[in-house]
Amino acid sequence: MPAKEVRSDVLPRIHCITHFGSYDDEAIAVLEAVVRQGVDAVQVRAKSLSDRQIVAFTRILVDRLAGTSVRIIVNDRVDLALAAGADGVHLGRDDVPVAAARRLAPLGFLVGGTCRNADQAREAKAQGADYVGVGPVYPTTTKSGLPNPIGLETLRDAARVLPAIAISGINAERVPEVMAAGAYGVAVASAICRSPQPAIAARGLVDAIALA
Ligand SMILES: Cc1ncc(COP(=O)(O)OP(=O)(O)O)c(N)n1
Ligand SMILES: Cc1ncsc1CCOP(=O)(O)O
Ligand SMILES: [Mg+2]
Repeated sequence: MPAKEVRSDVLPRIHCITHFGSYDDEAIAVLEAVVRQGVDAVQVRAKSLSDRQIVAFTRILVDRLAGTSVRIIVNDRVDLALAAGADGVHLGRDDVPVAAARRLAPLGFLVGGTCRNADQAREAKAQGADYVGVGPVYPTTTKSGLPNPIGLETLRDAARVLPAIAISGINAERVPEVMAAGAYGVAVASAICRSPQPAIAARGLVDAIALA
């Protein structure tokens, strides 16, 4: 695996969260296509895969997207992210704390944390998070067991603390209102990965962010 040649120092705004039936060549091709449209982060979230499979899939992605400025972020597990040569980790409320991941991470490695409100964002900031994933902003069918949507005012409060990536139910039509509420960017699973035309969907999100 070659070292990644281009590593942007700009915090990514459009996180494509993987959401595929299988993590194979076709999934890699979809992610390459969406990155060509300007998606600047891919988060590997693959709950059905073993640790070994997550590392293998992520390594392929890192390799195939070397030479682009996209950041590859692994969901949940800083150890797997580091093992795969990823650029960052996104940590949930029950994962290793942000501060612990920060202690393991090399300089420039992105650490994000899930937050439901501004208090949690302040805690993430104190622990050294680069960004917070704030949601659920809208209902979603991608993940079950989430609390009720937090709404745009709670997003606004959290976004005052750290760059906020709005998540849950986000699509291009909703980008203007989440950005108007102070979001720094968006995290999107189904609107890209379950679209019949993922590259076109990605382009719509990129354009919406550029206009917001
Ligand atoms: C950018 C971003 N924000 C929030 C989440 C949700 O993460 P988490 O709470 O760990 O839940 P799972 O994704 O693990 O189900 C995210 N993945 N990305
Ligand atoms: C992982 C996660 N956490 C809250 S919503 C969500 C998935 C978002 O998926 P979608 O963009 O399809 O609503
Ligand atoms: Mg997680």
